[in-house]
Amino acid sequence: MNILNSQVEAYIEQLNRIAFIEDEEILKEMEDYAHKNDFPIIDRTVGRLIYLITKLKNPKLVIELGSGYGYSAYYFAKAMNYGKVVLTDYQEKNLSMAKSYFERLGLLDKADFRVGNAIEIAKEYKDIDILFLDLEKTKYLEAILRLKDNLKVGSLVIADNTLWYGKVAQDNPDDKTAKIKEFNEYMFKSREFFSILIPLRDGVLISSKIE
Ligand SMILES: C[S@@+](CC[C@H](N)C(=O)[O-])C[C@H]1O[C@@H](n2cnc3c(N)ncnc32)[C@H](O)[C@@H]1O
Repeated sequence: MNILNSQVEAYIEQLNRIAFIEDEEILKEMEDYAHKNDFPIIDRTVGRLIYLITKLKNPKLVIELGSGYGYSAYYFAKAMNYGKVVLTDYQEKNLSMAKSYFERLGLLDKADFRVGNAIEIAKEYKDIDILFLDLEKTKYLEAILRLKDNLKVGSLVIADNTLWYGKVAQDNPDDKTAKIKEFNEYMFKSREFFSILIPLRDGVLISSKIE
């Protein structure tokens, strides 16, 4: 769902489409797959935000929790100068698609593909520079509580869908919405993080680990 006024959303989308991006054809193919199969992926706008943040941050280690078939991971990998993005997903099929897209994109050397429980896999890594949350929405708070000590000071957490169709702003939230609200509130209250929630698409929360 789009939180923004649909005309404004369409205008931003128009800008996205006139912007040059080297891998346009393959990205379009990945987006078409999502539309045909009703597979939730970040869109171009959030992808471009991720690309820009990654360029500014110059991370060595990015961990994605919930990678699907690699669309969001593309923007990290493309912007990275060195190091790796670790893609995680429960579904082997998703990651084998991701691998084949990454092969076509010439990005295989910038990625590791790990099938299994994303939080357990991420636990194996120390000194994470960027942690991207796009797994089951009820798991965001658990993920941050279990992984915050694996993040470098100065690292970033980027969490998608944190406005959850705008439902976080409504009274009497359902269980999933309540879990996302808990996560958002934790990130804003915590003295370990400095957080902002950007109302792009379905909401992107970005936090810096400050201590
Ligand atoms: C929203 S999709 C990811 C889309 C991807 N980030 C993108 O924008 O291109 C969420 C994915 O996370 C996977 N997933 C959800 N919870 C998970 C978990 N706890 N461990 C591993 N994978 C998980 C699902 O199988 C699904 O493919």
